[in-house]
Amino acid sequence: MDFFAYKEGQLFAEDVSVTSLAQQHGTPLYVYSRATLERHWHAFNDAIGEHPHLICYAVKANSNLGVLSALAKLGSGFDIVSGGELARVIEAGGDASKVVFSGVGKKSDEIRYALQQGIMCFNVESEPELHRINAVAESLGTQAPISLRINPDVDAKTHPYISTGLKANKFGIARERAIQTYELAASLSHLKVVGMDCHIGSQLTEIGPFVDALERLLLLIDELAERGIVIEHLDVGGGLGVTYDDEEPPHPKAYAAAMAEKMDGRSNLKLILEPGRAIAANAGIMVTEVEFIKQGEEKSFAIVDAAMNDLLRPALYSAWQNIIPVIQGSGATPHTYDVVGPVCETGDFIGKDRELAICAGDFLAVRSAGAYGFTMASNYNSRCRPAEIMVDGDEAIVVREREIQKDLWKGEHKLT
Ligand SMILES: Cc1ncc(COP(=O)(O)O)c(C=O)c1O
Ligand SMILES: N[C@@H](CCCC[NH3+])C(=O)O
Repeated sequence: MDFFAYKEGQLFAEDVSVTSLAQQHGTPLYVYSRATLERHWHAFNDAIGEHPHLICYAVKANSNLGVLSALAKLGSGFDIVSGGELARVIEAGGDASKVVFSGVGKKSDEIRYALQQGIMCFNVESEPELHRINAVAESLGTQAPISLRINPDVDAKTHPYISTGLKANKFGIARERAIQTYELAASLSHLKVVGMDCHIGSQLTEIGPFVDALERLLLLIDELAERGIVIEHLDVGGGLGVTYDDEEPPHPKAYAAAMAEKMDGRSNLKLILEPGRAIAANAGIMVTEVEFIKQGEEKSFAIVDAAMNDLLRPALYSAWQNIIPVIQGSGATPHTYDVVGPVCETGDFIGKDRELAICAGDFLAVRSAGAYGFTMASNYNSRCRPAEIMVDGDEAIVVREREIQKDLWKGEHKLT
């Protein structure tokens, strides 16, 4: 069931008309569906069944407090990559003891903050990072729970910019160095080895690479056990893809069940998943208004009020996201347009060669915008970032107000 569907030719988000939201709150506008977020989270969580597990939603996909609080209420854990994301989780009512801290460049003050908050685990990406965490833990007179992010060297078969599990990537510790790095970790008195993790890439559409990675890590876990290093949890990262166009990724239930199946007979090894996109992407749309129709020499342009600063994925990865009219059958003649924004960059587009029947003043919805949409937005060209709305049944809650011009120079100082 799609919670963004047409009713008598009008696009709805759950029980709320998208036109009414655009008229009331202006555009560009992000609109999320709480029911969709919850359904996606449950798809992962419920498919694992009895095996001890925790879904740690990847905050980077969508870190709005509305989204985080909805997931926190389900009992979700969180995967973070900065002190800022941890602060958001806590502000949203999330439980710090269900937080894993990923990322290659954690600063000492972020490590200190995370230790003070009592996070579940640091997902460590290098030897120098182990020494830094050990030193910070020592200064606080405590022990830091750590996991090592192992690079299983599997090809995730995804876009090169978002593939992370290959040897050539900056992420993780090579499998060949895993044992010696664990031994180093075990020798540092302010660290407690608790886990092993990996993350092989994002927007994966096949289950094979996930299974390969998991199997490689299980072999390592057994090898470590022989050396007296006991791993309590295995975190397989995120990365499950979604349908933007015609991709057919495995259903979250099938993926989570496949992961759980490989854990059979290992009831002492907790399974952690870090899905981001698969929970948030199709739980959101971005609504934009057509400002002008412009007939160029070779192409026709629909110039809309959203730009690459609001939704970066098309410009950054040439990502394709569906663009649909908010009201069907407006009467305009269908035509092929490049849907472009007002930012002064040739690469500022939301979609290319899209057949649309539209006029200036119409609203369009960009689908699958709930993940890596607002979180990657910027103020480039001094544009105020959009508002965000969470729809819950027939209720629409403003979960982030639209920025105003004064926000643009917050913290700046002019010379006297
Ligand atoms: C360590 C880690 N975990 C989880 C995620 C979430 O990935 P996705 O949104 O593809 O599920 C990412 C981002 O790719 C990541 O780097
Ligand atoms: N931001 C990317 C995904 C990167 C995942 C972060 N580890 C996207 O929009 O597809």
